[in-house]
Amino acid sequence: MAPARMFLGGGSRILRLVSLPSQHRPVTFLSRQISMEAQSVADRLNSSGFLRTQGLIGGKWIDAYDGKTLKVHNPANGEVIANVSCMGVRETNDAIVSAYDAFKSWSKLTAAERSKCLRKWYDLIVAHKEELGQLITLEQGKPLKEAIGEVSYSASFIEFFAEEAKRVYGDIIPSTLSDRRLFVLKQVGPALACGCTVVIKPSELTPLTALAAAELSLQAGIPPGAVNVVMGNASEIGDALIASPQVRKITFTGSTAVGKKLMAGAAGTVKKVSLELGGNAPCIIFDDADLDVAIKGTLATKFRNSGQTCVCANRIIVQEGIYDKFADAFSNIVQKMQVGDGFHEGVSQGPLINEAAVQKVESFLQDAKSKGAKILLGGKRHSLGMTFYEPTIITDVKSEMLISREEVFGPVAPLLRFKTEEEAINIANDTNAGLAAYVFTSNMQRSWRIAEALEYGIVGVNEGLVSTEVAPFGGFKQSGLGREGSKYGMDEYLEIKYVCLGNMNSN
Ligand SMILES: NC(=O)C1=CN([C@@H]2O[C@H](COP(=O)(O)OP(=O)(O)OC[C@H]3O[C@@H](n4cnc5c(N)ncnc54)[C@H](O)[C@@H]3O)[C@@H](O)[C@H]2O)C=CC1
Ligand SMILES: O=C(O)[C@H](O)CS(=O)(=O)O
Repeated sequence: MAPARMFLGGGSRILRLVSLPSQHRPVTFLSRQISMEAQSVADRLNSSGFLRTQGLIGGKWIDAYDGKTLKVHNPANGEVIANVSCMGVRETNDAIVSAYDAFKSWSKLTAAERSKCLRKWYDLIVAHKEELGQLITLEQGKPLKEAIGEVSYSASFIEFFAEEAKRVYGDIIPSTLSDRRLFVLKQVGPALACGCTVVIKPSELTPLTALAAAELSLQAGIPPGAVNVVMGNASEIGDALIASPQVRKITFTGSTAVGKKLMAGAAGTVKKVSLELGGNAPCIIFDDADLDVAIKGTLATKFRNSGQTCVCANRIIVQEGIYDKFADAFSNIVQKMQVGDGFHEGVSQGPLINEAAVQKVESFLQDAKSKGAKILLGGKRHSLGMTFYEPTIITDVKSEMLISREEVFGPVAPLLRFKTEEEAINIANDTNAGLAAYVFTSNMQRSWRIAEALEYGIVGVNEGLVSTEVAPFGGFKQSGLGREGSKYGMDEYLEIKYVCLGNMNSN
C-alpha cells in the first residue's frame, strides 16, 4: 500500500495535521539585519537548535540540491529572519521515496507504539510552546499570546489522534450465507497517528514553525523518513506530489483556487483528497441578541490574527432594529485595539502577512466605497507603515460588493442590514463558500432554525471562537472536502477493507 501523504498549508497549521527526525547539527545562521528584539528572539531560537532552515528528507536536514535559498521575512519590519532551502521536484521525489520506504516499518508498529511517539511529541511541543510561539510571531506577525495559544491548540490535535488511533475499530457483518464470515478492517489513519508517513510542504511565507516542529518530532522518536519537510517552489513541489503514484493522499489548506488545481491533478492517480479552503463567514446578529455577547463574539471571530483566518467573520449581517446600536458599540470596542509588533505587550493586531494582502484589502474597500459603502472606522494603512492596517468597519454594505462575495482576509468588518429571519438566511447562504457561520440571538428556537438552514460546515451560536480538536472542522460547497479533527477526521485517512472468509463449513 502506498503510504505517503502530502500536506500543503500554513506553517503552524501543519502541527494540526501530522507529527514531523534530526541529526542534531548546529543550526547555522541568521541575517545580520533583523531588529534588536527579533534578533534576540531569533538568536535564542538559533542557539537552542530551534531555527531549522534546511529541508528534512529521510531524517536528514539538507540544503536544496542546487543550493538555492529563499528569504523568510518578519512582516512587522520586513527584515530577513532566515534563508531557507528552496527546493523543487528532485528533492520532493526523494522525500516521497523516503516516506514510501519508512511506511513499511512505521505502519507495522501497533497503534499503541505510534501513540507513544506522538504523545512524546505532544509533550515536547507543549514544553517548547514559548519558542514555537515566538517563531510564529517572528515569521507570521501575530501577537505572541495568540501565537502560543495556536501552538497549544495545534498540539491538541496530536494528543487527540494519538489516542484516537487506538480506537480504529472494524466491523463484523452478519453473513447472508452460513459458510462465510464477513468483516471490515480499517487501515492507516491521521497522518502518523494511524500509520501514514508524510511529505509536508509548509507555506514559503511561514516555513520555520513547521521545521521546528519536525525537529521536536524527531526528538520524540518518530523514525527517519516517516516525516519529511520540503519547501520552496510551491507549484513544482505540488506538481511532483500530485503526479507520484506513491502518494496516496493529499490534504491541502489554502485558497480555493489552489485547492481546485490540486484536486484536478489528484485525479491522475485517483488520490484521496482533503481540502480546507476559503471561507466567507456570515455573522448574523438579531435584534433579540445579548449585545455584549454579540460584540464579544463578533470581535473574536472578525479580528483574530488580524482577520487572517478562514473562519473569520467576513460579513456581519445585523437586523435593522439593532443595527445602529451595534455599529456604535462595536466601533467603540474596535477602536481600542492596539496595532503593532506581535512581541509588544498589549498588541492585539499584528501586521498582514505581506504587501499583496494589504493591496487586496485596499481594492475591496475601494470597490465597496464605489458602490455606496461608508467608512465608519479606519479604512487606511496604519501609521506604523509596513503591512500594518487600521482595524476597519464599513457600513451600508450590499451583497453585490466584492467584500461580500469574497473573503477579505484582513481586519475589515463589513456591516450589512436585514429585516426578516428569511432574508438573513438568504444573504448568509448567497456565496460559493460554506466553511463557518455565526448567529447571535437569545431565542433558542430561532438559533436551531438558523443553524439548520445555514449551508456551512461549522456554526457558532452566541460564540465566535468555536474551533477545537474534538469537533469536525471543514466546509460545505467550495470551502473544501472532508473534515479535520474529531473522530470524523480519522475517516479521511482510513482505507476500508472488506474480507470474506469462505469455506467455513469444511474441517
Ligand atoms: N479551511 C481552512 O482550514 C483554512 C483555509 N485557509 C485559506 O487559505 C487562504 C489563505 O492562505 P494562502 O497561503 O494565501 O493560500 P494559498 O492557496 O495562496 O497558499 C496555500 C499553500 O498552497 C501552496 N501553493 C500555492 N500554489 C500552489 C501550487 N500551484 N501547487 C501546490 N501548492 C501551492 C502555498 O505555497 C501554500 O503553502 C484563504 O483563502 C483562507 O481562507 C487558511 C487557513 C485555514
Ligand atoms: O488556519 C486557520 O485559519 C485555522 O484553520 C482556523 S482555526 O482552526 O484556528 O479556527
